[in-house]
Amino acid sequence: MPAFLPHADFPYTRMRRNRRHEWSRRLVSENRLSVDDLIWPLFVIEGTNLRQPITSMPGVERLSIDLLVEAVRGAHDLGIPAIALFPSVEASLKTPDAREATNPDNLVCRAVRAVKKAVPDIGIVCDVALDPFNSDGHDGLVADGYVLNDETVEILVRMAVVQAEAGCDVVAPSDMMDGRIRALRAGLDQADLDHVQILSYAAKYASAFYGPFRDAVGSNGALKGDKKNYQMDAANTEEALREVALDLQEGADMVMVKPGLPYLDVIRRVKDAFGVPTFAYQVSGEYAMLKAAAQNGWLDWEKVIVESLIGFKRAGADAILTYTAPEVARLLGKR
Ligand SMILES: NCc1[nH]cc(CCC(=O)O)c1CC(=O)O
Ligand SMILES: [Mg+2]
Repeated sequence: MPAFLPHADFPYTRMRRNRRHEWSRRLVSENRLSVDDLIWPLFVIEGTNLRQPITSMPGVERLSIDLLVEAVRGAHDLGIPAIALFPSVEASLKTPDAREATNPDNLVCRAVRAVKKAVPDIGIVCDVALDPFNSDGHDGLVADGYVLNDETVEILVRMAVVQAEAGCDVVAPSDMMDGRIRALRAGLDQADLDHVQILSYAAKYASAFYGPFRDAVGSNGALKGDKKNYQMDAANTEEALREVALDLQEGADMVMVKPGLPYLDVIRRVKDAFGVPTFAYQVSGEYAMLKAAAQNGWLDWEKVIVESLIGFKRAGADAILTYTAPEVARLLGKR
């Protein structure tokens, strides 16, 4: 048989037949992106009626609590199930012991209370890590240039408890300290917060794709060195599976892989190995690169965001954190 034929059955089998009409393409479509898959990350600042653009994330703004509440109301109207909150705190509140992280009246706790009151039905996810409050810009306490594990975990537990008491539904530790899931579960349960879910950033890589986020929360200037002694090496996958296995044993309700696009293989392996709710984060740098190309007229924005998100679904993600959530929800509603 001639070598150029695609396969033995040609011309009886023609793959293009199913692709000829739109109705047929819809019938054979294997994956679906829905508004139910979306979590919208938001940046919150002090003040009233204040919005600040983030230079490296065109179209994304830091919002004061009053405007945040309005934005969340809009997201809820679009059917977005949950938001994730990240505070950008004033430099004067950042200390080496990150004590503001455990203040029950800190910016993020006040934001949680305001959102919960105005939009009670939307899920609220809070990041648990010290970087917004730490003058070193690291996710944990630093001593002699090293991020301390167990001392950091103790503070993270108190941080999660104040967030949960403020009304946060899901605590999402993004710090990569060892043993923090067990400690958080125990701490929440002891505080009568056993209903609060834990979304573990289980396989979080030391990534340069977080750059624009660090601008957004103002940790870039503060950050000394890199995060390689606690976040994962981009070269590793087996290690990601061990991280996920440990976090599940310790009591995680959902696990996350982060970043998303360069790590789709990790999402697939986690989903196949454990079959648990597996979330993915389309991080700030992924947003920025698509946006920059679109602004240059090099990519079609609406098409590339939907295509990049369906890639997450194909890889096995159950939900996706994306700065594009409201836009995508609107686009999906139109189709
Ligand atoms: N605990 C910090 C945190 N939580 C979420 C992100 C990144 C999110 C993004 O880039 O969109 C980071 C940055 C980091 O680890 O330096
Ligand atoms: Mg771990």
